[in-house]
Order: sequence, then C-alpha cells, then structure tokens
Amino acid sequence: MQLPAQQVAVLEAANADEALSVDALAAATELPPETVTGAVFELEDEGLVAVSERTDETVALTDEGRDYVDTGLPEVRLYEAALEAGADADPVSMGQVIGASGLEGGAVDIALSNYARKGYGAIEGGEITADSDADPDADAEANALEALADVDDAPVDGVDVDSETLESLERRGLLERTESTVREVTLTERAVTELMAGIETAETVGQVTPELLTSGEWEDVEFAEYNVEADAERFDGGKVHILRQTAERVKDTLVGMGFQEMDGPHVDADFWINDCLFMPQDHPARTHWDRFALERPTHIDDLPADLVDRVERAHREGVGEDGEGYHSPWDEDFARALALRGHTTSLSTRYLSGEEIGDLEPPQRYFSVEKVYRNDTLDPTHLLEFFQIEGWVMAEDLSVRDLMGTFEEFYSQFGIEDIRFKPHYNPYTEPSFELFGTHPTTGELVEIGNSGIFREEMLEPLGVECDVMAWGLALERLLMLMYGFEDIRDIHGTLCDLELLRDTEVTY
Ligand SMILES: N[C@@H](Cc1ccccc1)C(=O)O
Repeated sequence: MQLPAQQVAVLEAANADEALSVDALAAATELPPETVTGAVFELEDEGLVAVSERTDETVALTDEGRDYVDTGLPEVRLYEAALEAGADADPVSMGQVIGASGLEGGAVDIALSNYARKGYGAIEGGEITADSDADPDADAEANALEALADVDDAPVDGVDVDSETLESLERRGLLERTESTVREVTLTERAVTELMAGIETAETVGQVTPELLTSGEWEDVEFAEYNVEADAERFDGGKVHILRQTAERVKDTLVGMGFQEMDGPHVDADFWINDCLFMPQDHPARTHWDRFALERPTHIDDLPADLVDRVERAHREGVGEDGEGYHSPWDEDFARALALRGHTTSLSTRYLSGEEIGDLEPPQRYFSVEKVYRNDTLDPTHLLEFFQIEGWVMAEDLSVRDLMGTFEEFYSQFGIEDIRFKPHYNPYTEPSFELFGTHPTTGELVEIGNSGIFREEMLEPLGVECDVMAWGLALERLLMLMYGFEDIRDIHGTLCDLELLRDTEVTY
C-alpha cells in the first residue's frame, strides 16, 4: 500500500490499543496539528483509523483572578480591616475601614458588593460591622483561587473546586472557561494488517508547476487532496471598524429612503451651530464647559449679511405678528466665534439657508452621518467625539406621525422595532421628542436620539415657508442596540474589546 508521507507518519505514531489526541500525534510526528488533522481525516476515509470527538472544557484564572491570589479578595481585605478596627464590637465608619484596608477605586465597589452577600457583616448608613463568626479561611472563592493559581487551562473535571464556586468566579470575571474539540485517534485492525505488510510513502504533489505541465509528467504524479475540513490557523487581518461599517449601512439606508447627503465643516461659527437654531446667546450650552472653542482662528470671516440681519431680528423681536423674541442682547461677534460643532444641526442650518434665502422648494430630504464634539465626561454611554445621524425633511403639512413613522421605518431596517418617544424641549423645535430603544442584553431603555419639528422662529429667517421635521440620532447608541455591548468604550479607544470588533459582522 502507498500513502502520502504525513499519513504514514501518523499511522506509525498512532496505536491500536490507546486513543491518542491530535495534539499528541502532532508532538510525536513533529507535524503541525492542522496537518495531522488533515491526515487523520484521510486515514479515516480509508478505514485505517477510527476517530472520536469530544468537547473539553478547561478553566484558567483571569489577570484579575491572579491578582487576588496575591493580594487577597477585596471583601476579605475589607473584613480583615473591619475586624482590626473593632467593627465586630461596634459599627465603625466606612471611610476609616476602607482607608485602613488599602482598597482603592473599583476594588472598593467589589468589596462592598460581596461583603454582606458572603456573610462578613453588614454595611448601613455609612457604617460597617464585622461578624466575628465569619471565617475568611473558609471562603470558598478565596480557596478556589488558591487552588487554581498554578494551573493553566486545566480540564474542568480535574480541578478540585465545586461547580457553584466556579460559576461565581466566572460571573465575577475571575475565571475563564474555554471549550475545545479534542479528536482522538486509534488504529483499526485493517491498519495493523497493512502496517505489518509494509506501507510505502507515496510522493504527492501539492502544486501544479509549468514544468509538470510541459513535460507531461502531471499525468503520472499523484496530487495531494484538498482537505477543506482541516482546522486552519486563524488570521486576524485588518478590517473596517464596525462603527464605520454601520455608518455606511446607515447612509445606504437613508439614501434608499430618498435622502441626499450633506457635508460641511467640523469647526464652524456659532452662528450656524446655535444662532440659526434660535438658541439664545445666553443659553447655558453656549457658554458652558461642553463647548470646545478654537484658540486660533477665533472667528469666522464670512457670514451672509442678509441672513445675519434676519436671525438677529428673530432673536430680538421674534417672528410673525405677535412674535416674541428673547429681548436680550444679540452680538454678531459672538455669533462669529468658532468652535468644534457640538451637533451636526449646523449642517442642517447651512443647507436649509440654501444658495439664497428662500430658494429651497419642498419636498427636500437631507442627512449626514458625521462626527460631533462635546466636552463631556467619558463614561459607559458618553464619548467626547461621537457620530450623529442628522436628518431633516422639508414638506408641506408635516406632523408628529410623519416623524415617528420615519423613525420606525429607519430603525426597523436595523432590527429595532420598539422605539419609544418622550416629550422633550429644544429651543429650535416644537414639539420635540427624545427617542429610546431597549438594550438587548440589559433590557434597559437607552436614549438614542433627539428630534422635533423646527419652529417658526428658526425657519422664517432662513426663508423656509413650509414644515421641516428634523433629528439627531446617536450612531454609537444604535450600535449598542444592534450588537449588545454595554460600554461605548468597548468599541473605541484603549479599552476596546478586540474580540467584539473582530467577530461582529455588520450585514447589509
Ligand atoms: N441637535 C440635537 C438633535 C436634533 C436635531 C434636529 C432637531 C431636533 C433635535 C442634538 O444634538 O441633540
């Protein structure tokens, strides 16, 4: 019998009496595991080996779990500090005990959330007590960490920790389970007979070359077979970020709904960002810390003079017969100040003003999916730079039903069917609505956008005589609803979750 070299090597390393794993065979033959797997499948087809598969579960401590092996579990440290401070006799102030424990930052929260649960004592009204009967040496989680300290990917059946404790460690992120398929191979009787009769190594050819073809040799050689089932090595190449991919999808969706794309400056005059939106110049958001001002240049050169006059009049006197303005100062220099745009509604005002005031005829539909900048505090749902899905529709006789219907149609394209609306206030829309969606894993309501129907005081100076409904939606929040992550920092910045970014598929 003739077989390719790898198969011969595997046959020689395998055994009729003892099942050997692919990894063991790879070690014995010095072949890569994927080559061994390929050879094993072919030998199985020939009836020379029998293959059995099982799933192995292994466990290993996470970095955090390993840290606690050295430093002790936070709740145990809190308990020890509480005992030291005499909290087994009388309640002691929390601040004092935490200070003495040396716990800091997130570890304090972890200690507090496990302390009472594990019977170490009680925390109430800023004071802590310690139960003198509690025994940290009998802490099942602490003991399990000790037991697992030196094992790396140990088979779960082999570790001396009960399944409940394993689960709680896993829930706390101190332990990780990994599942892998293990294939085990034994020689069949036929293989034993063939091996005794002697097996020759067949030369197989992996690639057709010009020489093989021109010489005609290709007719006589044996070609290696493709093995499409072999476990291939995983390569993580670069790919377009899921946020960009989803942005493209949003753009396609809006184009499909008849919208045209707007673009414009990231740094813009307050005039376009705020004044055209009937935002009073003393509105907190305009002087407030959440604005990123520009140091150089500080002011825009050009503003359309006629529009500036009309906007100023609306601010001072209001519009229409019984209009009311803000009766507060309006300063053109203030309107010329440059800042990073805090919303892309600046693009909407630029586009609504048209080439010339009043030259836009309904119907019109515009959108942008662009970055905005706010001097916010970074947290699980806030970034300092994020993407807004801006949009507006200009038409005769629009109503709230049109607005809601547009959102329902838009979000349903992303599998989101349960949009909720909450009345809201914007200086430039009346009525105004915030939009909410349900987070797929936590079930919490997440704010995903803000919208409304532009008011007269904003539209009249721009020369728009019909209705305009408009919105700004958060792209990152849409992603949260689509892919179920809970922290925006999972997809941005140094804390990002690479697995999530690699594995998430954005389908069109
Ligand atoms: N500019 C608003 C969104 C919005 C746009 C247009 C109309 C109403 C609301 C925001 O950033 O939250």
